[in-house]
Amino acid sequence: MSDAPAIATHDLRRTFKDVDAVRGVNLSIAPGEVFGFLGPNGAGKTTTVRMLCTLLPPTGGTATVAGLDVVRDAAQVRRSIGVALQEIGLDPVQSGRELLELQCGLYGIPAARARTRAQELLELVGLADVGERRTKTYSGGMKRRLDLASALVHEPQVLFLDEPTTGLDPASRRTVWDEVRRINEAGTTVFLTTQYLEEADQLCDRLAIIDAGTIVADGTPEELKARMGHDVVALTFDDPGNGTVTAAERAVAGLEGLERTVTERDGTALYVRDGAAAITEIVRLLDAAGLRAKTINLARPSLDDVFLQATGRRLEGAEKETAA
Ligand SMILES: Nc1ncnc2c1ncn2[C@@H]1O[C@H](COP(=O)(O)OP(=O)(O)OP(=O)(O)O)[C@@H](O)[C@H]1O
Repeated sequence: MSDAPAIATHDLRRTFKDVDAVRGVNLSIAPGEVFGFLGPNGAGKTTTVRMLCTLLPPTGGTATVAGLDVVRDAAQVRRSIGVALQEIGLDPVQSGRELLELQCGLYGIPAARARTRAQELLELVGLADVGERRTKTYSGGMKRRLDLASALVHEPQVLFLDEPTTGLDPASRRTVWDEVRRINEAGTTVFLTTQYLEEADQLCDRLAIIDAGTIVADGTPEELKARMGHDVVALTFDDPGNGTVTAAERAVAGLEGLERTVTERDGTALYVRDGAAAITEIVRLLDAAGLRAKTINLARPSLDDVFLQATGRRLEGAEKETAA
């Protein structure tokens, strides 16, 4: 494997009429990495992925995938990548094996090789036992795994996955994670968008958070959490709509060690250097202002907090993190 990045972008941009969807994105993803791409709705994730997959031309900057320019060498890029986008178009009366063999045919793989390749892939994604069953009898998780397999028929160097587990139950999600890990261990670089922070935490070697078309944070999940350097005390209130949250934020404004407050739907999150030490003082300050919190939760920084700090919002669709 060469040292050249599997994916590199330089000042990548895409404008649609008056919308600057992607505004100068720089990425460098090493071969063999699982890279996560997170962002709120409309942040520019899909636009970036579509440019990297040669489905959409950039309006500025450059991008290479597997060392090939996405504009100049688009056809070669397409042969080097596998793409599993959100909409799965499986023919319900086909079996999993038939679908994979057909997909091989589309890539010009001869029939004999297609048969062995289909078997290899069914084994890789744990569907060998159900390969002869019609796909309409598959569960949601099995369909996703078949979709993963079909993106791999031509042995791509880089696999793009757009929200591979959205809509799956936690158990199926974990099975898909296992398959993605296995595919990655077999040598494929993986670029995935996700709305699940746990998925990013579990699966990704590195990740980037994009907001309003620019990268606002990147690093390994551990680096991002460590960079926060503080605890979070989350307060919720019974009647947050009546100015209570603003009043609470005003009441704790002078708290020692308070770095910032982020208003949330039913309360506020206080970023403090030492959360355990701050709690007593927070309660005292609220009490002095005639306020009482419904819940007070102390947590070490999570990826959810990193996301909140980087974008000012919680990731929609993110599962509720339990307090550490
Ligand atoms: N074809 C298009 N024409 C005009 N505007 C577009 C087009 N495609 C995307 N946009 C705009 O570009 C911005 C980024 O959209 P994009 O789909 O890349 O975001 P996203 O991060 O993938 O969001 P989501 O999580 O909702 O899928 C949005 O403001 C969107 O409305």
